[in-house]
Amino acid sequence: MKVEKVMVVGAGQMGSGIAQVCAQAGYIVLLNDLKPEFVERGLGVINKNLSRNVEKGRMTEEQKQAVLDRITVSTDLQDAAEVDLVIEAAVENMEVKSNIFAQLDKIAPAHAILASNTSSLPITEIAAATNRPDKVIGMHFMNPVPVMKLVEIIRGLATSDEVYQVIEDMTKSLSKVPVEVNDFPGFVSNRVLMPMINEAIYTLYEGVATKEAIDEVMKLGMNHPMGPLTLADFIGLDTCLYIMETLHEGFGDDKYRPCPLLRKYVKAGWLGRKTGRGFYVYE
Ligand SMILES: CC(=O)CC(=O)SCCNC(=O)CCNC(=O)[C@H](O)C(C)(C)COP(=O)(O)OP(=O)(O)OC[C@H]1O[C@@H](n2cnc3c(N)ncnc32)[C@H](O)[C@@H]1OP(=O)(O)O
Ligand SMILES: NC(=O)C1=CN([C@@H]2O[C@H](COP(=O)(O)OP(=O)(O)OC[C@H]3O[C@@H](n4cnc5c(N)ncnc54)[C@H](O)[C@@H]3O)[C@@H](O)[C@H]2O)C=CC1
Repeated sequence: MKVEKVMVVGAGQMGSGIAQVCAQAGYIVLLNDLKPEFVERGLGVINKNLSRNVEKGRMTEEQKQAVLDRITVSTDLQDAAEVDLVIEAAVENMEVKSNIFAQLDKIAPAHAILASNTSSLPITEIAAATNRPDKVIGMHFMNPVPVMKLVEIIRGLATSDEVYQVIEDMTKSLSKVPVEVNDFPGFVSNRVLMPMINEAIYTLYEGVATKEAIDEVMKLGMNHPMGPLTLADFIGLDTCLYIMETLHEGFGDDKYRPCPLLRKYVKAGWLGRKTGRGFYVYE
């Protein structure tokens, strides 16, 4: 099967990045969100990223326009009727994702693959909302999508070898590096990363050090490009909390309990960069 037309559901920070890299690789892209203004916001980010590429001499103005021309705005899942692949990047919530997948299953052509960019939720459970679990797969991009090389590809219990192969090839066509993992909570990336971020939040909560000091230790001491609290703000504190809850519930092990300070920030609406305030304040 050849993928030509892709729908990206969710035009937030991940969905817009995924749409950008797909369009840059020559795919026809439908960028879907609940409201036109949400898709416009995503398109604005894409436009800015592409303009930076033009300024840096990595692409011409014509090439930028050609990439933008390959992206169409959508606010109706019915637009999935003619696509070969859907990559869902809506919020990290099983009810929302199951609902989207159940609808897509009815709308998308029989050959279409339904992928989720979930950062921790079970692909097998998302697949169970459809009548095509063999064609459901995890395609976990990293943030910021245009920069990060990795795509973690997650096989659900019923994902077919053929579908895995199509997605692996497609990932390579985006100039990304696919890594295969099995379907367990948090996969590999967030099983390892998120408890570290949660522990950094505990060190702040317990007054071990200031936020700046915690970040500095991990940046200068471990050569991490961002300290863990800066990275949490970058990922989104709501997403961090959803992931910790998935690990906690999925393994039933208290070592994954989310830090109360993380819960407090999310309840306050301090979700990080995207709301202008998290552990740090953003302009
Ligand atoms: C939660 C999950 O499920 C999984 C995840 O994604 S976890 C998060 C994984 N991501 C990380 O860990 C990111 C860690 N941080 C980094 O790697 C780096 O800080 C960074 C790449 C984000 C920025 O790098 P930096 O050197 O600090 O800053 P900067 O020099 O401004 O940027 C480097 C390049 O990235 C680009 N860039 C930075 N942020 C970007 C963004 N949001 N979108 C697109 N491009 C971006 C810049 O334009 C720049 O590109 P050029 O050099 O080619 O012009
Ligand atoms: N933020 C990160 O660093 C990473 C996030 N992810 C995953 O990607 C997904 C999206 O995360 P972000 O882009 O950070 O979130 P975000 O909050 O920036 O964007 C989510 C978008 O989905 C839209 N949306 C919600 N319900 C929808 C629906 N029913 N139909 C269509 N659109 C809908 C929202 O309006 C919003 O624009 C989540 O599953 C998250 O776990 C994966 C890798 C990294």
